[in-house]
Amino acid sequence: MKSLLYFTKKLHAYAGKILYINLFGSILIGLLDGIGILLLAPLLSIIGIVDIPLNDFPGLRVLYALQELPKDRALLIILGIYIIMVSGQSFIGRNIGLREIRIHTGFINHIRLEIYRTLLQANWGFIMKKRKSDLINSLTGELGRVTNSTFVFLQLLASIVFTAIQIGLAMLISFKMTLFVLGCGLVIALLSKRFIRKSRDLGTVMTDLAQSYLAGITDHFNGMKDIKSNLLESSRYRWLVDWSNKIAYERYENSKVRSNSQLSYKLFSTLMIAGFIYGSVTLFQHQGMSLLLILVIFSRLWPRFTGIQSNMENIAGSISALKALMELQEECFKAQELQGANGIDGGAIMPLKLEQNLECQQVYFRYDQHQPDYTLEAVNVRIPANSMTAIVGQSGAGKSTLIDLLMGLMKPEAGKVLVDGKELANADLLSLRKSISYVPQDPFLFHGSIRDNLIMINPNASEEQMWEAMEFSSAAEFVQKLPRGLNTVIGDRGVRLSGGERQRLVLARAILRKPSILILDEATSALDTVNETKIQEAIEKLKGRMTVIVIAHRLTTIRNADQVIVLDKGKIVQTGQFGQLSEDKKGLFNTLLGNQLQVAL
Ligand SMILES: Nc1ncnc2c1ncn2[C@@H]1O[C@H](COP(=O)(O)OP(=O)(O)OP(=O)(O)O)[C@@H](O)[C@H]1O
Repeated sequence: MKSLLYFTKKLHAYAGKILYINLFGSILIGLLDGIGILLLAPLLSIIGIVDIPLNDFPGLRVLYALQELPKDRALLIILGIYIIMVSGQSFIGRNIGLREIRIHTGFINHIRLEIYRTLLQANWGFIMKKRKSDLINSLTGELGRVTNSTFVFLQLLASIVFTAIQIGLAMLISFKMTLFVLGCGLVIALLSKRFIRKSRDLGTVMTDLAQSYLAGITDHFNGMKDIKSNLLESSRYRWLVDWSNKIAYERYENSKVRSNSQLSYKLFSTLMIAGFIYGSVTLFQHQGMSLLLILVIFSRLWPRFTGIQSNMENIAGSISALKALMELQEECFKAQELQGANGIDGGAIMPLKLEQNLECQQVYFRYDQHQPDYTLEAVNVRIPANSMTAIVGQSGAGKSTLIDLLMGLMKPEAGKVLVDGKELANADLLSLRKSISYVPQDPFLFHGSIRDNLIMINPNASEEQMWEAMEFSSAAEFVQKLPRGLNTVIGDRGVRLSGGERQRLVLARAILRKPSILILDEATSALDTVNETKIQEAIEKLKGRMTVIVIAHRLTTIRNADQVIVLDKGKIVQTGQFGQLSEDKKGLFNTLLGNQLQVAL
């Protein structure tokens, strides 16, 4: 319920008074519909189906005058009112419908953008812990369920109001009989509570199934090559068969709950009517008139009760989605990198200029604070501005983690990260990142042209600057050979390019930003020696103009670094120049270098 109110408040904030105009319109339709019940009585009398003594019904005395008029005139008046009522109802209904679609689509977009924005503003530590496919599921399937059920909730409220109006009008016809129908409705509503519970449980299973589908199918497409080359197709296929069976079962169960609920309403109403007719004829010798009235009231009110029940089941089935999305949003808010910041406009942020050095002082970090071991322990690093620093160490030593801390993507558990002697504050995070160009191990390219991929980092870059950046990263030659040059569309994640070509393009993109800090995390690992040497030489030329931090496994590529930092199991074990470290026979660097040279021979 809390989650439902949470999104209803959002809808209220988004749509404002239009929402109430629509609600009022729905209630008006209900009112017009209710008047139809009242008009039935004189109509039936005039047509001569049954003679209703309207004078006997206190609420209907207003209509008595109609019965007194000549038949054809009364008929004309009633039919005239009927035409006005039905066309008014249809006109209002049409406007409400159209407005509702506009509010609905706008509200989906509003929530989608809000969640996406808060996700974009959330810190890296939070995003890293989330399963990617769960986030995709939240922004696709769950979002639809949430906005839908918020509207169903509003419909439910309108339904309740207009059922109340109809009950009031029905009471004008017959208080006792309306009370009887109401009592029956209450009994069946109590008996049907279990259907609502079941719908809620099934909704939770549906959320789990939707998440597992998206997770499995994402894994499948990410690992397509592994699947094909290792002949894993049958295991993946079995997974999908298994999932399909589960979803088919759950969908069937869901429909079963809905139809069982509708069936019980129908059966109950049939029994009730039969019982009532039997009772009134045999026990109370009631008039045909009473029977007719109960049928009229019943035929109007009962569908409202079943509608309310169906709305409640619908909402119950979406509770899991509502809860999941609300929690995601709340978590995102808590994990906001810059508390209270609304904007995501990177353009307005001024890059920070590193003048002296980037430092870590006694930094401790671990991904899981329940684990005893630290990923980084007592780390002290000083990276002088406009120099080249290489970070080396065995796989899992903590090199990428150290880079993440230096970029302010994650915060140390203890110790400090300093920029030019000043502790990195939240307010400076985005300025620091605006001054950095980072090339990760697995570079990312969007589906689009090469030009699109380059220009996204610097929308003002000229064609000449783009070619210059590509010359720098040895990408110009292969891009020139492509049939459409800069306009060549590269596939999803750039898969139509080789790993090395992708790395060269991402490097060109990084340079195009003209960063003051360039961070390369194994950025040339997929390159052949010729291209790697070319890039290495180009990077070395950046010394003095830019702060360069390089993570490298191939140690020969960092021969000319100003300083080399050696990490081992999260600790810094050596720092110095390449030559100096390689001569320290007992040091880890010498061992690593020795191992690589042995492999090369
Ligand atoms: N998101 C994460 N959650 C939990 N543990 C992590 C996470 N990322 C890395 N680790 C762990 O932290 C340690 C350091 O990882 P890191 O990626 O920093 O090492 P690395 O030296 O860059 O390794 P490589 O050279 O293989 O890229 C590893 O033991 C790794 O398993």
